[in-house]
Amino acid sequence: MKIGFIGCGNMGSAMIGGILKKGVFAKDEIIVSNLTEEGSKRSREKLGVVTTMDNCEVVKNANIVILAVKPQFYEEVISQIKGCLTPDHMIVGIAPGKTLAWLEEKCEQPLKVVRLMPNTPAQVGEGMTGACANDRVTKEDLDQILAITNSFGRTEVVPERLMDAVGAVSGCSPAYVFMFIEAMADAAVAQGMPRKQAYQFASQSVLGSAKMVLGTGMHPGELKDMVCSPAGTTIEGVRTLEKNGFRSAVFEALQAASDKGKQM
Ligand SMILES: NC(=O)C1=CN([C@@H]2O[C@H](COP(=O)(O)OP(=O)(O)OC[C@H]3O[C@@H](n4cnc5c(N)ncnc54)[C@H](OP(=O)(O)O)[C@@H]3O)[C@@H](O)[C@H]2O)C=CC1
Ligand SMILES: O=C(O)[C@@H]1CCC=N1
Repeated sequence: MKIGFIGCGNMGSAMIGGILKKGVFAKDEIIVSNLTEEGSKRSREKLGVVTTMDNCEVVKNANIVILAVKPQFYEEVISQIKGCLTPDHMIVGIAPGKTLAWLEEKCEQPLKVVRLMPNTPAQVGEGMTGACANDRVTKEDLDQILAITNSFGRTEVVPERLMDAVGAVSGCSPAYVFMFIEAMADAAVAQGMPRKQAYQFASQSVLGSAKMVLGTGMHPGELKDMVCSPAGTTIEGVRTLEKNGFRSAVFEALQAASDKGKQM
């Protein structure tokens, strides 16, 4: 085994899905632990990876160890595994607020530490991950990490001070986008469109719009202007969104998410 996941829920399994699909690691090179036997069974059946109920087993069998449990379990898990860590290990945190310095301090030894902030679109190979690492992580180590994160989407290496912003703009934002899609579909349903069709219209429009921003390099405002015909329908919707504080609501939501990350 070369890579281990302590915790394999929504985020862990999304990452492993991409890793397996791109062949960065084979199933028998990935070991995961869960809290419950039910979780272990889910990981074996869904992903076909090696499972254990012993977190130290993960550490003993992998040089890259990803902590994919909820932030409130980080301390407990680290206290279980710190005795099994060696200088060859790379510890990877994916939780908001758990800084490089905090992770190294809790492990009680000089270690290679990486922080990632992935997101659930990793599950379909369209993830966005922010990454930073401490000084002990070499360029080769980081390249290895990037090969992993690039297997399930795009990655940007950022200074650690931006990790809370990354958490908000890409870690959390899929939830906000899903709410936007759901709301648009609800409106279409209200106008008589069947629910399934409404999700397709709303989702494909979000997907295409995102591809236009990434693919053309044009300013989102310019792309918006291209949709708004003079005295047309779209500009009426823009007026209504502005009147209801759409941009401000998004701004405040991301600020709240980022602030929360700083407190964790
Ligand atoms: N979900 C998201 O969109 C994102 C999440 N993250 C971060 O990823 C981390 C995981 O979140 P997420 O995947 O959503 O959480 P989930 O609740 O979906 O998964 C948590 C996993 O941890 C396991 N677990 C709990 N306690 C232990 C333990 N003591 N030892 C071993 N395994 C344990 C659970 O096992 P069992 O199934 O048996 O209970 C489960 O597999 C969090 O730190 C979160 O902040 C980061 C970016 C995005
Ligand atoms: O809600 C959370 O705290 C996690 C981190 C980013 C997305 N989900």
